[in-house]
Amino acid sequence: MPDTPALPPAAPEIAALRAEIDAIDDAMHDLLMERSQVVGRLAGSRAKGSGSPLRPGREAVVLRRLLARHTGPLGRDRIVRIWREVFMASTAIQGAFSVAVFSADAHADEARLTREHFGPITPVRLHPTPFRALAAVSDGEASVAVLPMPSEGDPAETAWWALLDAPRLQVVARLPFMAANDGAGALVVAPTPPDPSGEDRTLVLLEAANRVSRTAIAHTLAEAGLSVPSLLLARSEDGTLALAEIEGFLAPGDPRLAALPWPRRTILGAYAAPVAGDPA
Ligand SMILES: C=C(O[C@@H]1C=C(C(=O)O)C=C[C@H]1O)C(=O)O
Repeated sequence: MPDTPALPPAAPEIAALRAEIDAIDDAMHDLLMERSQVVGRLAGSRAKGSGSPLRPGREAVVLRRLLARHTGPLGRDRIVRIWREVFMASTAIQGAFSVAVFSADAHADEARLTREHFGPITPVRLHPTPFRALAAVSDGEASVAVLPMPSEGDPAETAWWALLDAPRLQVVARLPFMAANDGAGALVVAPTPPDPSGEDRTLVLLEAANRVSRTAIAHTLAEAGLSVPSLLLARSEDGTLALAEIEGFLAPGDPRLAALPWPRRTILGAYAAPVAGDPA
């Protein structure tokens, strides 16, 4: 006989509650297995097409719907965490998936946000420059790249957004989906176009041959009927480069873009508007 002491009998009340939890776990497990069967059928359907199985817009629709019906003591941020793992599990069922991230080091925001979003099992590789991370996607080594949020102070060596080869590569998601209190963020670039979620923002690169002021750009965009939550400006000797974040999911043929007076207006992609986090 092994010399292990028997577990003390749980109080009947605890035993009854644990039996209830066990039954719920079985039901949840059954549903997860059933869900993965449906995902397998979706993977087998040609309707979804080839390329990356990731659909960040669809994931945003699922999460917004669940958060809107959510009640009880389980935190909304926990719901997001649980479903992030569900989404990545079903992405893996549909084909190989990996991430190339440009992050100053393994502890920088981009690397942390990548792990939080794509989960601990997804293969992730750090790259020393944003262009190397993008090349990994172009070469088919990685499914998507995670890159820093554009900023006005970006030096030319890291201003990936000014040189993105769109529409071949496009921004498809903004991390994190549930806005963080620390304000950290990153963008996901994929070799497939973004999918609309019903509440999106489009990134448009505007290029003018002359020097144009921020006020003039903001005014022209507003006149065209575009709502612009953020506008970045980079000037060079011979012109102006602006990155506008525009409300809505804009198609390349959008007449409001066509009406803008600048020679180049390139859609860099779009992403689901983040949901607000819980107050700290
Ligand atoms: C299942 C799909 O593929 C992926 C997984 C999803 C899911 O698990 O719900 C949602 C979107 C995609 O990222 C899909 O396209 O619906």
